[in-house]
Amino acid sequence: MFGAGSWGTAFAKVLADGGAEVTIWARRPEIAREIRETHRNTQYLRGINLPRTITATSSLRDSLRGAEQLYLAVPSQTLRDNLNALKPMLPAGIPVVSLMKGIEKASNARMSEVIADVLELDEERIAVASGPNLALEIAKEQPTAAVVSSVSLETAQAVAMAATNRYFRSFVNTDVVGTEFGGVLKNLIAVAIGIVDGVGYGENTKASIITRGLVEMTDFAVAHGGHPDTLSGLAGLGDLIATCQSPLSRNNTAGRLLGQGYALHEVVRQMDQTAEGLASVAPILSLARARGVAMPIVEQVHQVLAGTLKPQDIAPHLTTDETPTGERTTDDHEARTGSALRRALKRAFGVGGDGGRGPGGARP
Ligand SMILES: NC(=O)C1=CN([C@@H]2O[C@H](COP(=O)(O)OP(=O)(O)OC[C@H]3O[C@@H](n4cnc5c(N)ncnc54)[C@H](O)[C@@H]3O)[C@@H](O)[C@H]2O)C=CC1
Ligand SMILES: O=C(CO)COP(=O)(O)O
Repeated sequence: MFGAGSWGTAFAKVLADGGAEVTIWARRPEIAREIRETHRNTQYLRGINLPRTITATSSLRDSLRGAEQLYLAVPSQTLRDNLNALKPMLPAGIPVVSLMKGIEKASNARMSEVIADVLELDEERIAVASGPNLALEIAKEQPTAAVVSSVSLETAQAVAMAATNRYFRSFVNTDVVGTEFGGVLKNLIAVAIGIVDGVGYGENTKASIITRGLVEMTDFAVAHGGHPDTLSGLAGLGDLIATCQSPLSRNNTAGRLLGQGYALHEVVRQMDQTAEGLASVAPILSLARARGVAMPIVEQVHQVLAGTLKPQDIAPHLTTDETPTGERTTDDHEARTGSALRRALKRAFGVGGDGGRGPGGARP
């Protein structure tokens, strides 16, 4: 496990509780020592005892020796430099899994694209894991599901198998684009919801923004080749719900501070953990413009961050656009998303499975 923050540590526990022996690489030697000697990571997961099958080191070489899978959980903007450092020590042929939910600002690339680029790996060896996965709840062993995605079903299943235990269930799909963008985009909507909370608006505003936000997420992902069903599954709707309604979400928290009137630099100063949404807004808008995708909510988040829109003026639509349009704005999207949502609700109250594809045969 590369990264000893809240998600790296919680996911290491998921893997260890699934039967794996896990070595965490921590940038700071004192965190590695605390995990190794006391089986705790008090800065990132207060009150959680870690399994004894987790160890930690700040030596890259030691962390990668004998590894059978590599999981990456560092802030997205630092990934490229970190990959360059670990590349010479990467054991041949192992799957590399992104747990991250950001976009690289300099290149507008998804994390799996940065991994393929720097490590020069075939797509088949890369997987991403995403879903409604607030680290502290999972570390407390509250039942949760996630989705592991790879263009290779075999890779997705091998990773899902490792990342499954009695309180954590990983489903699989092969829609890497939809899965990865779902995790990035829900952060932006969670910032918007935080702003609304900070301003003091109520449930109508939030429900409108969440619903319209899902339309933006789906339009964007589909325009980039993602499958709409993925966005109504765990990596889209599921994560959107978790992140928008939880005070544990750092994106939600950052938004709340903005809504309370703090400027972006003050918010960044107050945050002691990674809020990926703040850095992803600009690259997402640039990608959206290039494909002609309308993202009024994300646009307004951008304006609040830039200080050009008052937080209390945020709305589920652009207030400058007064022309009544259909509820869904692009082609046959209403039919597509509407039926996908109905299927998602049916699944939520009926049989399991994610994105209609379930665990891909054998239970992971
Ligand atoms: N915390 C959560 O509930 C979840 C987080 N994620 C994603 O996981 C990724 C990591 O986030 P968290 O663990 O939550 O963040 P965090 O802020 O809790 O921890 C980040 C870790 O990265 C380290 N770090 C910072 N700069 C670094 C650098 N230049 N090189 C190497 N390491 C560096 C920090 O020391 C810390 O150990 C993000 O992309 C986030 O969106 C995904 C699902 C759940
Ligand atoms: O991705 C997450 C939950 O699925 C964590 O959200 P935050 O990064 O906003 O805390």
